[in-house]
Amino acid sequence: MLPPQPGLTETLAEWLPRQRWFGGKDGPIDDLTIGTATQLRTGDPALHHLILDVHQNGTTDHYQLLLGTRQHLPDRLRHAEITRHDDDTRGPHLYDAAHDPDLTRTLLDELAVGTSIGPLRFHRADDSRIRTDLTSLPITAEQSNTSLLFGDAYICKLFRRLSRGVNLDLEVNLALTRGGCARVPAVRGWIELEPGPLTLGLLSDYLHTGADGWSLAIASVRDWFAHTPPRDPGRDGAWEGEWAELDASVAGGDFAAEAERLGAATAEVHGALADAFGVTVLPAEDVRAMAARMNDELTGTCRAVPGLAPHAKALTSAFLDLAARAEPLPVQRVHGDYHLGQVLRTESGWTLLDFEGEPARTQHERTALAHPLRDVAGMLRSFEYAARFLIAKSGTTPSGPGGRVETRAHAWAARNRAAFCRGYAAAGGPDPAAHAVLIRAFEFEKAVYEVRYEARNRPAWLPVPLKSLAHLTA
Ligand SMILES: Nc1ncnc2c1ncn2[C@@H]1O[C@H](COP(=O)(O)OP(=O)(O)O)[C@@H](O)[C@H]1O
Ligand SMILES: O=P(O)(O)O[C@H]1O[C@H](CO)[C@@H](O[C@H]2O[C@H](CO)[C@@H](O)[C@H](O)[C@H]2O)[C@H](O)[C@H]1O
Repeated sequence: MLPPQPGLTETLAEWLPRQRWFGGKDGPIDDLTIGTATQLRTGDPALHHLILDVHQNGTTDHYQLLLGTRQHLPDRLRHAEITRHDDDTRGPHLYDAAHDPDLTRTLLDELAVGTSIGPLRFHRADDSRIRTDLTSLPITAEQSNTSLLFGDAYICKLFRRLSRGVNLDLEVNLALTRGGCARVPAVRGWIELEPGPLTLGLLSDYLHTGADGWSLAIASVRDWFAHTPPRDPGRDGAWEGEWAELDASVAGGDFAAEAERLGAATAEVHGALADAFGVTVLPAEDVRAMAARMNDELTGTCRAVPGLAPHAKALTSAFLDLAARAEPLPVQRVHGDYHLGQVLRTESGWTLLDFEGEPARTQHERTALAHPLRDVAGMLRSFEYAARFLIAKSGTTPSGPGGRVETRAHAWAARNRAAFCRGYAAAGGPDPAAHAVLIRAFEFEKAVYEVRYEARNRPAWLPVPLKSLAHLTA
C-alpha cells in the first residue's frame, strides 16, 4: 500500500520534468496517474515500485519509479527527495529509491531467487548465481535510464521510459550470452511487468576494468595533435615533409591496432547475431525504397538545419547510386547505433554495449533488420567524430606544427577507419572495400541523422558532422 499522500500525483508531475531521464521535456504534463503500485519492501524504509502514466499532448508515456519512504531522511538521500521538507512529523519523506542502497538491495535479493511480487517478475538467467552481499551506487554517466553498480560485480539498468514488449537490449544480450558470445557483458537477470511482458530492468556483469572506446580514441587524437614532427636541419624552419604531418602512426598513442581489433570484435558479434537470429534477404526493390527513405530524411533535415544544404547534392548522388545498383542484400539483427561510446576495452578485448538502437527512432525502426555494414558505417562516423571533436571543442586552430590540424584530423580518421575495416574483413565480415556504394550511402545516412541529432540535442557539436561531411563529399 502506498502511504496516504495528498497531492502525490501533482507532486510527481512537478518533480518529473526536472529529472535528466524524463523524455517529455518539450511540452507540459497534462495529467499524471499511477498505473501500478507494488510494495516491494515494508517497514521503514519502505520500497514501492510505481509505473507513472504521463499524459502529454494526446499521448501517454509510461515511466518507472522506485519510490522510497522514510520517517527520517538522512542527509545522504536529501538530493533524491521528491518534495523537500525538514519536518519529520509531516509524514514520511518520499524519494527516488534508486539512490538508496538499503532499498535497492531488495532487487538483487528478488533476482537471486527469481520471484514474483504482484505484477513484477524477477528472473534469474539460466544457471546464474547472483550475489546478494553487494551495495549499489548509481552511475554518474549522462543517461536516459538509470544504472546501478552493485559492487564491481553487476550493473543493473533500470529503464525509465518504458516500451511495450521485451526490451531490445535484453533480447539481444540474452541471446548472445546464451550463444556463448563473450563480446557482450553476460546477462544475469531481468525484471519484467506482467501482463506483457514489459522489460523494467536488466542485470549484467559489470566490466570494471573497461575503458570506453571514445575516451581511448580522444586520448590518441590529443597525442597525435601534440606530436611535433622532427625539424629538417637541411631546410631552414621547414618541417620535414608532408609525410610527417600525415602519417598518424608516428605519435605515441596510436590507436590503429585497437581499431583493427575492434573491427574483428564487431565481425565476431555480427556472426553471433546471425547465428542467434538468422539472416534473410532484402529484395532489390526494398533496397531502392531504403535509398529513397535516406533521401527523404536528407530533404527533411536540410529544411530543419540549413547548414546541411551545401552537401545535399553529393549526398543525394550517393543515395541515387545505391538505388541504381540495387541488388538483393542479406540482412540481420545488428547493433543499430554503433559508435565508440558503445564499446569498452577490457583486459580480454573489446566488448559491445547497448543494443537498443538509435534513441530517436521508433520501436519498429529499431527492430528492423539491416545489412551489417550499417554498423561498420556507424563506427566509421565515430572515427570522424573523434578526429574532429577536439578542434570543434577548442573553437580555434592550434598554432605551430598543429596549424594544419584539419589535415591531421583527416589523417588520424583515415588511418583508424582503414584499420577498423581491415580487422572487420579479416575476421569474416563483408569487406567494406568491396561494398563502396553501400557503405557510402550508410555513412551519409548516419551523418544526416547526426546533423539532426546534434541540432536538437547538442548544437555546439553541429560543426563536427558538418565539417566531416565537407571532407567526405569534397
Ligand atoms: N556491463 C558494463 N560494464 C561496464 N560499464 C558499463 C556496462 N554497461 C554500461 N556501462 C557504462 O554505462 C554507460 C551507460 O550504459 P548504456 O547501456 O549505454 O546506458 P543508456 O542506454 O542509458 O545510455 C556506458 O557508456 C558504459 O560506460
Ligand atoms: O549513445 P546513444 O544511444 O544515446 O546515441 C546517441 O547519442 C550519441 C552521442 O552520445 C550519438 O553519437 C554521436 O556522437 C558520438 C560522440 O559523442 C560519436 O562517437 C558518434 O559517432 C556520433 O554518432 C548517437 O548518434 C546518438 O544516437
